[in-house]
Amino acid sequence: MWTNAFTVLLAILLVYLLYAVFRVYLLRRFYEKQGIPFVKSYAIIGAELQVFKLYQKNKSHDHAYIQNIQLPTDLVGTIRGLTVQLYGTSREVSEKLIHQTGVYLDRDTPAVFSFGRLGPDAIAFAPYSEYFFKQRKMALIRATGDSKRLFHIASRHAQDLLTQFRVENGTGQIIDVFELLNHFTRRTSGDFVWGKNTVNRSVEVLNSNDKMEYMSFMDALNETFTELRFYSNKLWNRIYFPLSVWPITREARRLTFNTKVIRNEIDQMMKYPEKNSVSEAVQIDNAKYGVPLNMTRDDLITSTIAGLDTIKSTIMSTMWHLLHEDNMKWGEMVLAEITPILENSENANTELAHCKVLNAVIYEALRFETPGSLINNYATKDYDLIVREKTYKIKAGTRIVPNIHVLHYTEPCWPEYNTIPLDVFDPSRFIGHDKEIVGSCYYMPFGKGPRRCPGQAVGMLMVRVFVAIFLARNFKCHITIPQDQANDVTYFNLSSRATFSIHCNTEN
Ligand code: HEM
Repeated sequence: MWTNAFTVLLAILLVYLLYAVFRVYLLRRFYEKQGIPFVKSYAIIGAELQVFKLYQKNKSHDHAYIQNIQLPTDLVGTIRGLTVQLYGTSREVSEKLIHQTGVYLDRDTPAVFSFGRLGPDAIAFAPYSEYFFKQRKMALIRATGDSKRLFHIASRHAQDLLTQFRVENGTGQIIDVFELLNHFTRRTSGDFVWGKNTVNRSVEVLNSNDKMEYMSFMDALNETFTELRFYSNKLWNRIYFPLSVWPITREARRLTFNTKVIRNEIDQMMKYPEKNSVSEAVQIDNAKYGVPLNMTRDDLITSTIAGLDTIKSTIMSTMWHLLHEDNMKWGEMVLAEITPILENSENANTELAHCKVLNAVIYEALRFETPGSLINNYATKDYDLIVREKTYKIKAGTRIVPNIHVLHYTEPCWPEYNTIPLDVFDPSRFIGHDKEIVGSCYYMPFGKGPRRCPGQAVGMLMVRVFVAIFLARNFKCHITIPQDQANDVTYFNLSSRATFSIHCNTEN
């Protein structure tokens, strides 16, 4: 009897799969007939084999749409899981998609099966018009708006760590940048969101050998966050997203256990918020609007983790370029700009924000190697996407998003005054044009429109503080990459495992 039931179940599953594949095929034909090219993708596995190879080279999946398509084009299609995803690859489409967010488009992201498991009720996954979305987003922006407090926290941790790691001209010390930045981002985000006691908090979680181990709370949170992201990026989990949640591997079960431990710990931390912390401010604000506690908790978890790997990756790519011998002049210009501010300014937080060269270098690093292509939206209804004279008929359920990486690298997306090739790292393209470029829809490392990143100011300030303090103490240093890491895999983004070492000078 069981064999019969199993056969029937298998047959139903097979019919469903065939139906889903056929539906995706029809949808793909529908878009191809409208002149939208598709990257090489197969039934069920889509373009994931190609993406998998990119990950192994430390490149993000967006590279697939730069290498294999004759740009410029408005949209490029691919199959993702059992759905079609269209990437906006022209400036005009990007502008339209941003303006249509909340009207015809809304958030739908596979990240709920990944790091989203740490905070599934966070605004990052909530629909635009529901679940107090606007109030909660404003609450987050207000609560993280104290740049003076953030400056003091970030500069205290940067100074302490750089002293502890002996980062100083003359020490000859060799520093693992990864380790240094893990400490910096974890301490600063933990202290900023939850208060200074977080640094001493620990939890008992399963380590990679499946043994219970006490770890600092921020280490456990960051490691679980990163492991959830990498686990969901495995080939089979990218093909069918919910698979990452199924307890079918030892790794999946371990991650589920650790996720529970961390969420329980955060429930405790919320009961006694530290004075002036982001956690205290968000809890007070959200309570006024009647936001349920589970949503507030998940917004706070998201705000803590959102400032870890993104900021680490931004600092790594900024330093990688800034300390490169070809870019010496930029390092010297930044040093000249920041030294008087760090030496005697009362308002270093706001003055650093106005450093033209420092900003240009960070913006260019964010353009050159944007940490993540995190925008994930889908069409909530059938609608006509009109671009110039052309009308694209978009079907409800299609994932449709601007492709940040393509926009950052494609000349026709940029205004004519930008004559510097986009495959070259050159911060001067931002000098005198920073407001215009940063406000545009062809440059968006933090996204744009109603779903834009609420942590942009926090992220930029943490990067500025670390880079400025590092340079001021240790300008005469050079970097090397590990022997087994070839130059063509040295990219720094959220899916990369690339790293480098910093060698302090032996002489003052
Ligand atoms: C260098 C650092 C950072 C980068 C590059 C970055 C980038 C991004 C990007 C690209 C998005 C998607 C935007 C879109 O869909 O249009 C996003 C969303 C988000 N970010 Fe950030 N982020 C950074 C730091 C932070 C920090 C420090 C916080 C918290 C304080 C934060 C909180 C969020 C939240 C809550 C969302 C979801 C917004 C929504 O769904 O409406 N981010 N971020």
